[in-house]
Order: sequence, then structure tokens, then C-alpha cells
Amino acid sequence: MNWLIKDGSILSNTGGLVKKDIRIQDQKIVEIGENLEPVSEEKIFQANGHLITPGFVDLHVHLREPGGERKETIETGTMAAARGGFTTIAAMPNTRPVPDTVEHVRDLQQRIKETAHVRVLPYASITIREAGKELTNFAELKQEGAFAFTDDGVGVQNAGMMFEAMKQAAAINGSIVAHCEENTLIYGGAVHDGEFAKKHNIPGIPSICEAVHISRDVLLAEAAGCHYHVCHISTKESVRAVRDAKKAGIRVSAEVTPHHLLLCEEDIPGLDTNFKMNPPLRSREDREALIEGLMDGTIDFIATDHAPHTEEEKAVGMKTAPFGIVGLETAFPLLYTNFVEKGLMSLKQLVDWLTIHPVETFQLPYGRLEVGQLADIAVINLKEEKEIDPQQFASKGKNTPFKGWKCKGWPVATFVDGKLIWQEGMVNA
Ligand SMILES: NC(=O)N[C@@H](CC(=O)O)C(=O)O
Ligand SMILES: [Zn+2]
Ligand SMILES: [Zn+2]
Repeated sequence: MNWLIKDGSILSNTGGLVKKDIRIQDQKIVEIGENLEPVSEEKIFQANGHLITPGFVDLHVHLREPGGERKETIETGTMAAARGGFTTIAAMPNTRPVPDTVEHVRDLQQRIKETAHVRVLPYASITIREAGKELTNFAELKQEGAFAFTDDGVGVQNAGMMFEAMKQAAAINGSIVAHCEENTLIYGGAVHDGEFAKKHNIPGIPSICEAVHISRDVLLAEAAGCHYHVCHISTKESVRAVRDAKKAGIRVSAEVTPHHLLLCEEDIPGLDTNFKMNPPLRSREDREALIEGLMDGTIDFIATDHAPHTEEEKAVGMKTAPFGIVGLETAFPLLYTNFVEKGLMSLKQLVDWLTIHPVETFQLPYGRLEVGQLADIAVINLKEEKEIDPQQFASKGKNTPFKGWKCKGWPVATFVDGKLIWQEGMVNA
């Protein structure tokens, strides 16, 4: 079906909002203008002045399928994405099995084809079973559609292994995406090694646990000549390491999550496992350094690290509950309300960190609201305020620390490839 989106507000190049209509034909945006008239066989979508942005791109999502379907499936996770305004997401490989062979990636692609509501780019792992012992075959996996390579969930412990991985990535113009965590510096920690850990007598993960891997890896990436990307950056030392590496001309990029931008250890209300994630919420200064790093371009974009777990899994106490919180359905409203509305960043900056910055970092053909581009579009109501209610999530995961937060900026409709795949109030497609 072809669509004419009427009366949308789109961001101009200078960041102002302008009233426009958008014509979609055969999956693409074919016209953006004023007072466009419908042509035959075109359906009108009345945007009522709502914000129209390119569909958001989240390059760090755990869909859990195959193997973790009690936490999430490709179907539920991609509906959560659609409801959050995300039209392209990259699926992390800490599943069972791990996408570490051509057969496993092929099976994953088939599941995506059959059940995904939004575009899903599958990661393949760096090492077999993410066990850190034996590299996967990047060229073969890329051929099968692997988007990039990561062992997210665990750090690659061995420097020689990481160097070989980076050389293999360089040879196929691929990217290494790194969960940076040095196992000998975790100390069984469940939260950041700081005030909260001390007060509650819970083992802490020190900041150096992350930064030593980043410092090691930027040197390896320089020597190997590959693109190296840092997942969920969380400390001031890490920001400094990425900043210095960029200054030195090394091809490094980094992402930060909404929760690390919005919360620090002081905000953890008590022994609530919805505040337990990896990396942990760090100190107030760390959080400030992350915001500064995003503002000055050291950190390239925002990714949610959507990590659903069941309520039973989370209900076993701070020390033993699994790490991770959901993020797809709350990312934009949270960031819009707490940063844009408060004047700490512009709407254009926020949208760019969720669209053009991730796609440029990984040279992807999405994330642009322009004639000729794929019609991946989010329609967002910037005015109505609603409270975050996990029971309303499409995601199976209800594990959010933001329950009860009042936000504006809720997506109301999402188009992928020119198709309306979700609209507020619509029964799930
Ligand atoms: N971030 C998390 O706390 N958890 C992630 C793993 C990861 O992203 O490292 C998960 O898979 O649950
Ligand atoms: Zn991780
Ligand atoms: Zn992750």
C-alpha cells in the first residue's frame, strides 16, 4: 500500500520543526513537501502535527531467541522496538545456540524473516559459543548476513585472540563490537564499586574493569586496522580512553545507554534488581562524563542494551539476579523528557544520536528521512504525558528501573519499509 502522511512536523537541517507531508511509494519516500494531494490508491495517514522522524536505529538489543524465549522472542522484541519508534535493531548473539556458524546464522535469519516486525540485523559472535577460545569464520558469517562481530555478554579476555579477531575483521572490512570487561577485575561484583556497594555490603565492579579492555583494544585496533566499537560505555576513564584514541586517529566508536545517561548509583533506591545491569550504574561523575562525551562527539550514539529477563529470574536478590534491563519502549520518551525538554540537548541532537550517528558509524543505508530513502518512519506525540507502566510493554521483559516515571515523547505509529506496522490503539499486527 502507498501512503500519504499528512501534517507531520519534521526537523529541518537547522533543527527547527517544519510542517510537511510525506509521500511513500513502493517502500520508499518519494516526495516531501507542503500540501501534497493524494493520488489514486494512496491511503492518508493523518499525523496531526506530530513529530515525524526517521525510524530509530538501535544497534544493541537482546532478542533472546533462540534459546531464551521465556525472556523475549523475535516477535515480542521487535514489537517492543516498533512501539519505541525503532525500525532497525541489531540482535546480540548471546543466545542458545550462539550465531557462530553459517547454519546458526541462517536459522536466525529464517526466524527473523518469519516473525520480526522491524528490520533486524543479526550479530555473529567473535568466538565459538562466545567462549573466547576459538574464532568464528567472519568472511563466511558476513556472507550469510552477519552485521558485525561481538561476544556481548562477556569480554574477550585474551589479547592475542582479540588481535586475531581484529585482523580478520579488517580483512573483510568488518567491525568488532566489544563488551569490555576484564574478568580478573570483576571480583564477583553485582553493582559499581562505590558508595552503594559499600553501604549495602555488596561486591562491586571497579571502573578499571571496563577501561583496561578499551585501552588494550584501541591499541590492537590501530595495529590491526579495523573499526572497533565499544558497547555500553559507562565510566569516565573509558570516555577518556576513547577520546584519546580518537585524537590519535584510531578508528574507534562508542555507544552509551539511556540508563547510564539518566541514572547513577545514587539513584538506586535499595536492593531492587531492576537497577542491576552490566555495566552497572556508576558514580555521579561518571554519568556527567558520559553526557560530556556524548556532547563532544567522543561517544557516537545511543543504544538501549534492551536486556529482558523474567520476573522470577530477577526476584532472587541483588547478588545473584541476572544483569540487564529493558529499554526499547522507554528510550525516546525518557531522553526527550529529561534532556530535550529540560534544554540540556536539542531535539535534533537526540534524534541524530538515534538515527544518523549509528548508521554512519556502521555505514548502513537506513535512518534518513529523505526522498529516495526507505520509508522507515516514527510518528511521535511530543505533547501528551504518560507514566511508564511495564505492564503495558509489548516486551516480555518488565524489568525497568523507570516504572512510574512521567514522560512525553511517546511514539504513536511506526512505518517500516513503507508499511504501517504499528499504531497506538491498534491490535498487534
Ligand atoms: N547488559 C546486561 O546487563 N545484560 C546483557 C548482557 C550485556 O549486554 O552485556 C544480557 O544479555 O542480559
Ligand atoms: Zn554487554
Ligand atoms: Zn548487551
